[in-house]
Amino acid sequence: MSKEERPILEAKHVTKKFPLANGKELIANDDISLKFYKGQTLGIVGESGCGKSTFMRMMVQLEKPTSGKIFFKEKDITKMKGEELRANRRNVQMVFQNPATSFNPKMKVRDIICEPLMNFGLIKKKEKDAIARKYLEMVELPGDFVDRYPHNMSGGQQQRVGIARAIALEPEIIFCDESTSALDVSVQKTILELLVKLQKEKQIALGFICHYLAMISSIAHQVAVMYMGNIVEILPGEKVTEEAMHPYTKALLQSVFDIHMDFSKPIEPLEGEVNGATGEQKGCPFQNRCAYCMKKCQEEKPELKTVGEKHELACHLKNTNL
Ligand SMILES: Nc1ncnc2c1ncn2[C@@H]1O[C@H](COP(=O)(O)OP(=O)(O)OP(=O)(O)O)[C@@H](O)[C@H]1O
Repeated sequence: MSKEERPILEAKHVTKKFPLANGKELIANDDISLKFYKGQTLGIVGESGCGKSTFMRMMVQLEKPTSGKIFFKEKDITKMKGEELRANRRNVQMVFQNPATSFNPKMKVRDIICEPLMNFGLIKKKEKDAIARKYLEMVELPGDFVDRYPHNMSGGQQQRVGIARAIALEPEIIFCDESTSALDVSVQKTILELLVKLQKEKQIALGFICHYLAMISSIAHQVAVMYMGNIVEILPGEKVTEEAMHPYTKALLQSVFDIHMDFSKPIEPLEGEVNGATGEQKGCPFQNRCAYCMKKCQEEKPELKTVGEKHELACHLKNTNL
Protein backbone atom coordinates (compact mmCIF):
# COMPACT_ATOMS: atom_id res chain seq x y z
CA MET A 1 0.00 0.00 0.00
CA SER A 2 1.45 3.40 -0.95
CA LYS A 3 1.83 6.11 1.67
CA GLU A 4 -1.00 8.10 0.06
CA GLU A 5 -3.41 5.19 0.38
CA ARG A 6 -2.72 4.64 4.07
CA PRO A 7 -5.28 6.12 6.41
CA ILE A 8 -4.24 9.02 8.65
CA LEU A 9 -6.49 7.72 11.39
CA GLU A 10 -8.06 4.31 11.70
CA ALA A 11 -10.49 2.83 14.20
CA LYS A 12 -10.23 -0.95 14.41
CA HIS A 13 -13.03 -2.85 16.16
CA VAL A 14 -13.68 0.00 18.57
CA THR A 15 -16.29 -0.64 21.27
CA LYS A 16 -17.35 1.73 24.02
CA LYS A 17 -19.55 0.62 26.90
CA PHE A 18 -20.97 2.80 29.66
CA PRO A 19 -22.18 1.35 32.97
CA LEU A 20 -25.91 1.80 33.65
CA ALA A 21 -27.49 2.38 37.06
CA ASN A 22 -29.23 -1.03 36.90
CA GLY A 23 -25.88 -2.81 36.69
CA LYS A 24 -26.15 -3.42 32.94
CA GLU A 25 -24.00 -1.78 30.28
CA LEU A 26 -24.93 0.50 27.43
CA ILE A 27 -23.03 -0.33 24.26
CA ALA A 28 -22.63 3.15 22.78
CA ASN A 29 -20.25 1.97 20.02
CA ASP A 30 -20.22 -1.66 18.92
CA ASP A 31 -17.16 -2.96 17.06
CA ILE A 32 -16.63 0.04 14.79
CA SER A 33 -13.93 0.04 12.12
CA LEU A 34 -13.55 3.23 10.07
CA LYS A 35 -10.71 4.90 8.16
CA PHE A 36 -9.92 8.58 7.63
CA TYR A 37 -7.75 9.60 4.66
CA LYS A 38 -5.70 12.67 3.83
CA GLY A 39 -7.76 15.33 2.03
CA GLN A 40 -10.95 13.30 2.37
CA THR A 41 -14.12 13.75 4.39
CA LEU A 42 -15.80 10.91 6.20
CA GLY A 43 -19.28 11.84 7.33
CA ILE A 44 -20.93 9.96 10.17
CA VAL A 45 -24.67 10.28 10.21
CA GLY A 46 -27.43 8.96 12.45
CA GLU A 47 -30.14 10.02 14.84
CA SER A 48 -29.56 11.55 18.23
CA GLY A 49 -28.15 9.07 20.73
CA CYS A 50 -26.80 6.58 18.15
CA GLY A 51 -23.22 7.06 19.39
CA LYS A 52 -21.64 9.54 16.96
CA SER A 53 -20.20 11.90 19.58
CA THR A 54 -18.91 9.00 21.66
CA PHE A 55 -17.01 7.77 18.62
CA MET A 56 -15.58 11.21 17.93
CA ARG A 57 -14.50 11.69 21.54
CA MET A 58 -12.43 8.53 21.29
CA MET A 59 -10.90 9.60 17.98
CA VAL A 60 -9.74 12.91 19.49
CA GLN A 61 -8.37 11.12 22.56
CA LEU A 62 -10.83 12.60 25.02
CA GLU A 63 -11.95 9.09 25.95
CA LYS A 64 -10.50 5.63 25.70
CA PRO A 65 -12.36 2.76 24.04
CA THR A 66 -13.48 -0.18 26.16
CA SER A 67 -11.89 -2.40 23.52
CA GLY A 68 -10.39 -2.01 20.06
CA LYS A 69 -7.56 0.09 18.72
CA ILE A 70 -7.14 3.52 17.16
CA PHE A 71 -4.17 4.10 14.89
CA PHE A 72 -2.75 7.49 13.97
CA LYS A 73 -0.49 6.78 11.01
CA GLU A 74 -0.17 3.18 12.14
CA LYS A 75 0.70 4.06 15.77
CA ASP A 76 -1.81 2.85 18.34
CA ILE A 77 -2.93 5.98 20.17
CA THR A 78 -4.90 4.03 22.76
CA LYS A 79 -1.53 2.93 24.18
CA MET A 80 -0.01 6.43 24.26
CA LYS A 81 0.63 8.10 27.59
CA GLY A 82 2.12 11.31 28.98
CA GLU A 83 4.13 13.49 26.61
CA GLU A 84 3.57 11.25 23.58
CA LEU A 85 -0.20 11.48 24.04
CA ARG A 86 -0.05 15.25 24.54
CA ALA A 87 2.12 15.73 21.46
CA ASN A 88 -0.22 13.60 19.36
CA ARG A 89 -3.21 15.76 20.30
CA ARG A 90 -1.82 18.40 17.98
CA ASN A 91 -2.41 16.14 14.99
CA VAL A 92 -6.06 15.42 15.71
CA GLN A 93 -8.14 18.50 16.42
CA MET A 94 -11.79 19.03 17.10
CA VAL A 95 -13.99 22.01 16.37
CA PHE A 96 -16.30 22.47 19.31
CA GLN A 97 -19.86 23.00 18.24
CA ASN A 98 -20.96 25.20 21.05
CA PRO A 99 -18.06 27.64 21.12
CA ALA A 100 -19.94 29.92 23.48
CA THR A 101 -19.44 27.34 26.20
CA SER A 102 -16.02 26.05 25.11
CA PHE A 103 -14.26 29.44 24.90
CA ASN A 104 -13.12 31.32 27.96
CA PRO A 105 -15.48 34.35 27.93
CA LYS A 106 -12.72 36.57 29.34
CA MET A 107 -10.33 35.84 26.50
CA LYS A 108 -10.09 37.93 23.35
CA VAL A 109 -10.15 36.22 19.96
CA ARG A 110 -6.39 36.79 19.58
CA ASP A 111 -5.74 34.70 22.70
CA ILE A 112 -8.38 32.11 21.88
CA ILE A 113 -6.79 31.38 18.50
CA CYS A 114 -3.22 31.41 19.81
CA GLU A 115 -3.75 29.53 23.09
CA PRO A 116 -3.02 26.04 21.67
CA LEU A 117 0.03 27.38 19.80
CA MET A 118 1.34 28.94 23.02
CA ASN A 119 0.59 25.74 24.95
CA PHE A 120 2.65 23.72 22.50
CA GLY A 121 5.41 26.35 22.66
CA LEU A 122 5.17 26.97 18.93
CA ILE A 123 4.99 30.79 18.94
CA LYS A 124 6.19 33.75 20.99
CA LYS A 125 3.85 36.20 22.68
CA LYS A 126 4.76 39.05 20.33
CA GLU A 127 3.78 36.96 17.29
CA LYS A 128 0.23 36.40 18.52
CA ASP A 129 -1.43 39.36 16.83
CA ALA A 130 -0.10 38.66 13.33
CA ILE A 131 -0.83 34.95 13.61
CA ALA A 132 -4.38 35.45 14.88
CA ARG A 133 -5.05 37.88 11.99
CA LYS A 134 -3.66 35.38 9.46
CA TYR A 135 -6.00 32.63 10.65
CA LEU A 136 -8.98 34.98 10.91
CA GLU A 137 -8.44 35.82 7.26
CA MET A 138 -8.41 32.12 6.40
CA VAL A 139 -11.81 31.67 8.01
CA GLU A 140 -13.08 34.80 6.25
CA LEU A 141 -13.38 37.07 9.28
CA PRO A 142 -11.96 40.62 9.52
CA GLY A 143 -8.53 40.91 11.16
CA ASP A 144 -9.79 43.40 13.75
CA PHE A 145 -11.86 40.62 15.32
CA VAL A 146 -8.66 39.89 17.28
CA ASP A 147 -9.90 42.35 19.90
CA ARG A 148 -13.39 40.90 20.24
CA TYR A 149 -14.70 38.75 23.05
CA PRO A 150 -16.82 35.63 22.31
CA HIS A 151 -20.03 37.36 23.44
CA ASN A 152 -19.54 40.07 20.81
CA MET A 153 -19.86 37.61 17.95
CA SER A 154 -22.66 35.59 16.35
CA GLY A 155 -22.75 31.80 16.69
CA GLY A 156 -21.45 31.41 13.13
CA GLN A 157 -18.59 33.84 13.77
CA GLN A 158 -17.68 31.99 16.97
CA GLN A 159 -17.67 28.80 14.97
CA ARG A 160 -15.23 30.33 12.49
CA VAL A 161 -12.96 31.36 15.37
CA GLY A 162 -13.15 27.75 16.59
CA ILE A 163 -12.03 26.57 13.15
CA ALA A 164 -9.22 29.16 13.08
CA ARG A 165 -8.04 27.87 16.46
CA ALA A 166 -8.10 24.27 15.25
CA ILE A 167 -6.31 24.87 11.93
CA ALA A 168 -3.64 27.07 13.56
CA LEU A 169 -2.07 23.88 14.90
CA GLU A 170 -1.83 22.52 11.33
CA PRO A 171 -3.48 19.24 12.30
CA GLU A 172 -3.69 16.29 9.93
CA ILE A 173 -7.31 15.64 10.81
CA ILE A 174 -10.16 17.75 12.18
CA PHE A 175 -13.39 16.45 13.67
CA CYS A 176 -16.58 18.50 13.70
CA ASP A 177 -19.72 17.49 15.52
CA GLU A 178 -22.54 19.40 13.86
CA SER A 179 -25.14 17.19 15.52
CA THR A 180 -24.81 19.09 18.75
CA SER A 181 -24.55 22.44 17.03
CA ALA A 182 -26.54 25.36 18.29
CA LEU A 183 -26.33 26.92 14.83
CA ASP A 184 -29.21 26.86 12.42
CA VAL A 185 -28.81 24.60 9.43
CA SER A 186 -28.12 27.30 6.85
CA VAL A 187 -25.21 28.58 8.99
CA GLN A 188 -24.04 24.99 9.46
CA LYS A 189 -23.97 24.68 5.68
CA THR A 190 -21.77 27.77 5.26
CA ILE A 191 -19.41 26.48 7.93
CA LEU A 192 -19.29 23.16 6.13
CA GLU A 193 -18.39 24.92 2.88
CA LEU A 194 -15.61 26.81 4.65
CA LEU A 195 -14.20 23.56 6.02
CA VAL A 196 -14.29 21.97 2.58
CA LYS A 197 -12.44 24.97 1.14
CA LEU A 198 -9.77 24.75 3.86
CA GLN A 199 -9.56 21.01 3.36
CA LYS A 200 -8.78 21.48 -0.34
CA GLU A 201 -6.09 24.05 0.47
CA LYS A 202 -4.45 22.09 3.24
CA GLN A 203 -5.32 18.47 2.42
CA ILE A 204 -6.68 17.95 5.93
CA ALA A 205 -8.71 14.82 6.65
CA LEU A 206 -12.17 15.69 8.00
CA GLY A 207 -14.44 13.68 10.25
CA PHE A 208 -17.87 15.21 10.11
CA ILE A 209 -20.69 14.21 12.40
CA CYS A 210 -24.15 15.24 11.37
CA HIS A 211 -27.89 14.51 11.63
CA TYR A 212 -28.56 15.50 8.04
CA LEU A 213 -27.78 12.81 5.52
CA ALA A 214 -28.52 15.09 2.54
CA MET A 215 -26.17 17.76 3.84
CA ILE A 216 -23.32 15.42 4.65
CA SER A 217 -23.61 13.34 1.48
CA SER A 218 -23.33 16.51 -0.61
CA ILE A 219 -19.75 17.05 0.63
CA ALA A 220 -18.41 13.80 2.10
CA HIS A 221 -16.26 11.41 0.09
CA GLN A 222 -17.57 8.57 2.25
CA VAL A 223 -20.61 8.43 4.50
CA ALA A 224 -20.96 5.99 7.40
CA VAL A 225 -24.50 5.48 8.66
CA MET A 226 -24.72 4.69 12.36
CA TYR A 227 -27.63 3.03 14.13
CA MET A 228 -27.65 2.21 17.85
CA GLY A 229 -23.87 2.14 18.06
CA ASN A 230 -23.41 0.10 14.89
CA ILE A 231 -22.26 1.14 11.43
CA VAL A 232 -24.96 -0.25 9.15
CA GLU A 233 -23.76 1.12 5.80
CA ILE A 234 -20.70 2.87 4.35
CA LEU A 235 -20.83 4.34 0.85
CA PRO A 236 -19.49 7.22 -1.24
CA GLY A 237 -21.31 10.50 -0.51
CA GLU A 238 -22.08 11.11 -4.18
CA LYS A 239 -23.80 7.72 -4.47
CA VAL A 240 -26.00 7.93 -1.40
CA THR A 241 -29.22 8.85 -3.22
CA GLU A 242 -28.93 6.27 -5.98
CA GLU A 243 -27.17 3.43 -4.22
CA ALA A 244 -28.19 3.41 -0.56
CA MET A 245 -29.35 -0.09 0.34
CA HIS A 246 -29.93 -0.27 4.07
CA PRO A 247 -33.58 0.33 5.06
CA TYR A 248 -32.36 2.79 7.71
CA THR A 249 -30.26 4.80 5.23
CA LYS A 250 -33.25 4.85 2.87
CA ALA A 251 -35.55 6.00 5.65
CA LEU A 252 -33.13 8.80 6.53
CA LEU A 253 -33.02 9.80 2.88
CA GLN A 254 -36.78 9.77 2.47
CA SER A 255 -37.27 11.87 5.55
CA VAL A 256 -34.77 14.58 4.73
CA PHE A 257 -33.71 14.50 1.12
CA ASP A 258 -34.79 17.35 -1.04
CA ILE A 259 -33.34 17.97 -4.49
CA HIS A 260 -33.23 21.68 -3.83
CA MET A 261 -31.15 21.04 -0.71
CA ASP A 262 -33.60 22.63 1.68
CA PHE A 263 -31.75 21.88 4.89
CA SER A 264 -34.25 23.74 7.02
CA LYS A 265 -36.57 20.72 7.22
CA PRO A 266 -36.35 18.80 10.45
CA ILE A 267 -35.82 15.05 10.41
CA GLU A 268 -39.17 13.30 10.52
CA PRO A 269 -39.11 10.60 13.13
CA LEU A 270 -39.13 7.01 11.90
CA GLU A 271 -41.73 4.57 13.16
CA GLY A 272 -40.78 2.51 16.20
CA GLU A 273 -38.64 2.93 19.26
CA VAL A 274 -34.92 3.44 19.50
CA ASN A 275 -33.85 1.43 22.50
CA GLY A 276 -30.45 1.76 24.08
CA ALA A 277 -28.29 -1.24 23.15
CA THR A 278 -27.47 -3.35 26.17
CA GLY A 279 -26.39 -6.39 24.16
CA GLU A 280 -29.46 -8.38 25.22
CA GLN A 281 -31.22 -8.22 21.89
CA LYS A 282 -30.08 -10.80 19.38
CA GLY A 283 -29.96 -10.07 15.68
CA CYS A 284 -30.06 -6.84 13.73
CA PRO A 285 -30.10 -3.62 15.79
CA PHE A 286 -32.65 -2.10 13.37
CA GLN A 287 -35.14 -5.01 13.49
CA ASN A 288 -37.76 -3.24 15.67
CA ARG A 289 -38.17 -0.42 13.19
CA CYS A 290 -37.56 -2.25 9.94
CA ALA A 291 -40.54 -2.87 7.68
CA TYR A 292 -38.66 -5.76 6.03
CA CYS A 293 -37.60 -7.63 9.18
CA MET A 294 -37.30 -11.40 8.57
CA LYS A 295 -36.78 -14.28 11.01
CA LYS A 296 -33.05 -14.26 10.25
CA CYS A 297 -32.85 -10.57 11.24
CA GLN A 298 -34.16 -11.44 14.72
CA GLU A 299 -31.62 -14.19 15.18
CA GLU A 300 -28.40 -13.18 13.48
CA LYS A 301 -26.68 -9.84 13.52
CA PRO A 302 -25.70 -8.88 9.97
CA GLU A 303 -22.02 -8.07 9.47
CA LEU A 304 -20.70 -5.28 7.30
CA LYS A 305 -19.87 -6.80 3.91
CA THR A 306 -18.59 -5.28 0.69
CA VAL A 307 -21.46 -4.94 -1.79
CA GLY A 308 -19.88 -2.60 -4.35
CA GLU A 309 -16.98 -0.26 -4.88
CA LYS A 310 -16.27 1.47 -1.55
CA HIS A 311 -19.71 0.29 -0.43
CA GLU A 312 -20.30 -1.85 2.66
CA LEU A 313 -23.62 -2.98 4.04
CA ALA A 314 -24.81 -4.77 7.17
CA CYS A 315 -28.22 -6.11 6.17
CA HIS A 316 -29.59 -9.59 5.44
CA LEU A 317 -31.84 -8.07 2.80
CA LYS A 318 -29.03 -6.95 0.54
CA ASN A 319 -30.25 -8.79 -2.52
CA THR A 320 -33.88 -7.89 -2.11
CA ASN A 321 -35.30 -5.09 -4.16
CA LEU A 322 -37.03 -3.01 -1.47
N1 LIG B 1 -20.42 9.48 29.69
C1 LIG B 1 -21.51 8.75 29.43
N2 LIG B 1 -22.02 7.95 30.38
C2 LIG B 1 -23.10 7.16 30.14
N3 LIG B 1 -23.75 7.14 28.95
C3 LIG B 1 -23.28 7.93 27.97
C4 LIG B 1 -22.14 8.77 28.16
N4 LIG B 1 -21.92 9.45 27.00
C5 LIG B 1 -22.87 9.03 26.14
N5 LIG B 1 -23.69 8.12 26.71
C6 LIG B 1 -24.81 7.42 26.08
O1 LIG B 1 -24.31 6.79 24.90
C7 LIG B 1 -25.28 6.87 23.85
C8 LIG B 1 -24.66 7.55 22.66
O2 LIG B 1 -24.48 8.95 22.98
P1 LIG B 1 -23.80 9.97 21.98
O3 LIG B 1 -23.73 11.30 22.63
O4 LIG B 1 -22.54 9.40 21.48
O5 LIG B 1 -24.87 10.00 20.77
P2 LIG B 1 -24.95 10.97 19.50
O6 LIG B 1 -25.30 10.13 18.35
O7 LIG B 1 -23.72 11.78 19.41
O8 LIG B 1 -26.18 11.90 19.90
P3 LIG B 1 -26.40 13.47 19.53
O9 LIG B 1 -26.56 13.51 18.05
O10 LIG B 1 -27.67 13.80 20.27
O11 LIG B 1 -25.21 14.19 20.02
C9 LIG B 1 -26.49 7.61 24.43
O12 LIG B 1 -27.44 6.65 24.83
C10 LIG B 1 -25.91 8.35 25.60
O13 LIG B 1 -26.89 8.55 26.60
